[in-house]
Amino acid sequence: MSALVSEVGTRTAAAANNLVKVYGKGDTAVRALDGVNVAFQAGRFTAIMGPSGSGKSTLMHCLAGLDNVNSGAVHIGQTEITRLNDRDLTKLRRDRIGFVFQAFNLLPTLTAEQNILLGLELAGRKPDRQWFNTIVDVLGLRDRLSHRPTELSGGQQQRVACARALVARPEVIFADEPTGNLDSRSGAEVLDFLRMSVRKLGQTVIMVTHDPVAASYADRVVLLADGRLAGEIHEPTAQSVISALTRLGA
Ligand SMILES: Nc1ncnc2c1ncn2[C@@H]1O[C@H](COP(=O)(O)OP(=O)(O)OP(=O)(O)O)[C@@H](O)[C@H]1O
Repeated sequence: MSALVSEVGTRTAAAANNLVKVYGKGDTAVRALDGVNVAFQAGRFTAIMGPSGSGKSTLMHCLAGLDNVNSGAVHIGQTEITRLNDRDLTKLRRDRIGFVFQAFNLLPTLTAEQNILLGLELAGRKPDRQWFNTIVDVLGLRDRLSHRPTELSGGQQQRVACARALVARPEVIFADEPTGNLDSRSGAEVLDFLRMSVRKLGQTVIMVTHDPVAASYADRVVLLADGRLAGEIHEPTAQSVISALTRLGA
């Protein structure tokens, strides 16, 4: 496999070069990322998969600027985020990256609409109402906008979290096990939406998942094992993902 997994002729939305992340020191040190080289194209839906402990969450956190690295570089677009100070990194995360977490992470005292718009408000940006309406309608949230999170199902809460991630038109959306807390039907709705946001709305999504069915919604699966890149699958099916994971001993 080539050192840098990428496709010629497409714009790179995020990339890791020789990324090393070590937790702890001395005898107890864990090399969670051991020289990872990977690029993620703009306008694609990529899933990161691998056995438990292979470094998926660590890679996502480093790519998204949520965790610092020991060596190597992370780029978001043209920006080398591993060179930014904390203030600029916080700004970059706020302005250029969207997040969808397993636990939804909505603010309980705010309505769905307020949750969706909070990030823009904090950034002092005016929402594009047409875009907001498009997202709300596509996600089927129109009649839920005045509800608080406790008045919404898990699937609806995750759709609100997707809308919140998308409303600022981020360069990249990072989704960490977005269907982990959902039943299969609600999970399928969220995955359908993430795929549609890439195909129809031109977004870029990078998702960590344990679930081969979830990964099959992506355009490409990147496989990790022991903190290293262990392969990739284009146009994955649940079966091709299961076979690859079996080969990795997952
Ligand atoms: N904060 C931490 N301190 C020490 N070790 C850590 C820390 N976070 C992760 N690790 C270790 O780094 C390695 C990679 O962990 P990571 O969570 O990235 O893997 P993962 O592939 O996402 O795992 P899982 O599928 O189980 O969620 C593991 O050996 C883990 O125990």
